[in-house]
Amino acid sequence: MKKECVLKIENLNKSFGITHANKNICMELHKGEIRGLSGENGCGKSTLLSQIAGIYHSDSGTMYKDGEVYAPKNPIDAGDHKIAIVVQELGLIADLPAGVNAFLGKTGQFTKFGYLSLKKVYQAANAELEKWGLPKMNFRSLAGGMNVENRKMIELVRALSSDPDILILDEVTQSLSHDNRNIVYQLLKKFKEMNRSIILISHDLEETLRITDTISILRDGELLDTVNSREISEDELKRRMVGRNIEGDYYRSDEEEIYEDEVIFSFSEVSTESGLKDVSFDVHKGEILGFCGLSDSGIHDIGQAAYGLMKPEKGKIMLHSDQVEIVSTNVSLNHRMAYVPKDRDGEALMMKTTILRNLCLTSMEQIRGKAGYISASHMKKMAEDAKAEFNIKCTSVLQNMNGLSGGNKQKVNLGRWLLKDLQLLIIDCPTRGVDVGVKSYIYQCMKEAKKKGISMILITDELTEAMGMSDHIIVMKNGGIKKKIARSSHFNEEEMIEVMI
Ligand SMILES: Nc1ncnc2c1ncn2[C@@H]1O[C@H](COP(=O)(O)OP(=O)(O)OP(=O)(O)O)[C@@H](O)[C@H]1O
Repeated sequence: MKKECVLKIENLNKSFGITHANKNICMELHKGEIRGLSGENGCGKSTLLSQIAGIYHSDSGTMYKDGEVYAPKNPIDAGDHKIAIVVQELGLIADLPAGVNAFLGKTGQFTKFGYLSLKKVYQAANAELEKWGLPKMNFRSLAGGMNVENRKMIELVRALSSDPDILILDEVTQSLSHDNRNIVYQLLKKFKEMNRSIILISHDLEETLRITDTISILRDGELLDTVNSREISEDELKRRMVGRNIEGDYYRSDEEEIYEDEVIFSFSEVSTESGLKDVSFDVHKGEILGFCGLSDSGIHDIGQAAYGLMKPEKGKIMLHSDQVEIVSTNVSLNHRMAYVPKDRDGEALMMKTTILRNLCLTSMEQIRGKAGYISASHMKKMAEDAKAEFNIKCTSVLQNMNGLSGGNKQKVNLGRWLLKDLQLLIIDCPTRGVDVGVKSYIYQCMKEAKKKGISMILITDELTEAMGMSDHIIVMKNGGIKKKIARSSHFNEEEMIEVMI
């Protein structure tokens, strides 16, 4: 029996200047359905979800919610129609407590005589956690001081607080570690049991196939088809997304840890205020050292400390190849180290300036001419070459960063470092938000960098990525190292999860 239609979309269009992001999209979503959206970076997925959630107005076309014309004026209006979204970019106000962020636009209910009762806000936020089976969160902390994962969870609470019957998740799981991903999967199940619907985007195709009922495939702004998730293979999905076969293995095919004997970098008994406890490890020349762990394990602090963004309270961080102690980011930058943080928009990129400037920022020394002046033509050439090399989908390198799709931002974020002559690359969740084609390209770049003797610290929430690329994996728990596993001992996902938990 066909389920009742909750959302109908007819001929939706949206352009940004000369970019026709969505072309005549027609789609139906049913009650109790979990729908995935798949397609390459920049094909229009987030734009479509933003139109449904009232973030963007459509240029033309009509939407119907429960049979009535639905034209949301803004996300609050969409929430009033019981449609809520967790956006791909982080959308919290940094200087407000997490609890207030969870009810942004709806705090009137906790306000009396002009005063907002924070106590009531926190009570209501905790009630949402209870209602939806979410883990404890610190609603009193300022959102700006929270990491990407915790901020995503707060955004999820905010979406759920409007009691939606359509929940939209734009690349949420890819910001989460193993434990919180499982919580989101439980939430999807609950929604389905309640006969409510979900639309989600995830570039993890295995996950998309596993957790959705149906998948709509978009290419170049057009909706190609909607398929049953049980009736399509991962390879076929990839092929239909990109319009050609994606051949070969993503990951390394060797099964040994291969690197030189020279130790180039180390942590010796490092403890930090953020919670790292007596962490010691060595990185060898040409080694890829992976870090995995649950949300509070400290893996993301490793990257910050390694690059000099976090000063150890105790212990030493050394770049042995140059005999220097890493005491600041200046030292790491001047000694051919690079850091690609997980929080792409907040910590890495300059969103309000051009792609060109973002691409060239890490290579200013190379661009500076003999007299010390920065050559505009040299900058333009470097940016154009990088745009072509990393296949960045934009109208021009002079376009502002914030007009790029998520995956294309990540290409700029990582690509600008790959242009440089490095000795140590620290990458935190490098493939977050990138499509299958770009993922495979990033792994290829990592393999080539390894061959050149570049060492890498790979911090990741994706166990398969860590297993596919690392020589050793360090599993962390509560700020400390629990286990170090060598590639030759054959990484085993279950064993790693057991150690993490
Ligand atoms: N605010 C904006 N200004 C200008 N162009 C934009 C804007 N938002 C999106 N675009 C363009 O619209 C197109 C579709 O972008 P969208 O973010 O919807 O893609 P996507 O499929 O979600 O990609 P990704 O998987 O990388 O997140 C892209 O070419 C993008 O550059």
